Amino acid sequence: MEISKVTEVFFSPTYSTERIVRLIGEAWEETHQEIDLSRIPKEGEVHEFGAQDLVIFGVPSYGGRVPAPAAERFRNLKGQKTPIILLTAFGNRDYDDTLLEMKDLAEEQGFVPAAAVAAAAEHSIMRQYAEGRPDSRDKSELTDFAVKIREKIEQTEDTERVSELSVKGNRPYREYNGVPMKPSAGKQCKKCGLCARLCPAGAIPAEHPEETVKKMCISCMRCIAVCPEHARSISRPMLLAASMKLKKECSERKRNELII
Ligand SMILES: Cc1cc2nc3c(=O)[nH]c(=O)nc-3n(C[C@H](O)[C@H](O)[C@H](O)COP(=O)(O)O)c2cc1C
Repeated sequence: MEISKVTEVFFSPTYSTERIVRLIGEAWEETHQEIDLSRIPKEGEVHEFGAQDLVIFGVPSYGGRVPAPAAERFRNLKGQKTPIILLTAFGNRDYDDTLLEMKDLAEEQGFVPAAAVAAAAEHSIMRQYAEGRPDSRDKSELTDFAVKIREKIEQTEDTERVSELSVKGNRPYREYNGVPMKPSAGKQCKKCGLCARLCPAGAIPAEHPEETVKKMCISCMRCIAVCPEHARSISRPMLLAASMKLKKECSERKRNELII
């Protein structure tokens, strides 16, 4: 298949998924564009793709699932037998049904999954898990994955001939009801409003950026990552309790997976 444009599509509250999607995208020298699903879309926003496009779609795994706003916003993308690479970043626990849910979503929207990647990345809540990943070893492995994917796509005559991608997971997908840790602002908050502008869920009121609308918050940690005053945080006792609970499952280095 001849690819003329590569589009990097990502939902990436704390930016590691975005970085990994870009790293994979570096294997193509063609024109690039990006669609940031962490942004609240404009009314009626639709993006259409053809058979000469390649889409690289990345999301973090939340509770082993695609984050709900990412799934909803991805539905604004329409492919026409467009090849797509599915990528999930996971915080050293597991990605469970994330790639299967991405594959189903992609196919429903007219894309043809050509490859999938699960990449271990620093846990955005309990940052001691997979701390510092992707590291240099991961980066060279992911770069090699990207070359293999490019070769597969180049060698395939057209998307009709891409064989069914087999990713792990179950249907119905795992149930995910969110996590109870919702960031709040401390005394250092200068009400600059940056967090409110960048919150992927619209859970921080622009007029009162020191507040969080708890029922809208998806615990993605974007506000903590972007606050220039380091004024936002989650409850320490809750963080410690969650860390203890996941210690056994998350401590060992998990490998990156390439499915092709
Ligand atoms: C609400 C929430 C739920 C998460 N659930 C999981 C999980 O089930 N398994 C896992 O390995 N990592 C989990 N993580 C960690 C993220 O998948 C991981 O840190 C990812 O790299 C974050 O991507 P980002 O930097 O693009 O936001 C979760 C993180 C958050 C914020």
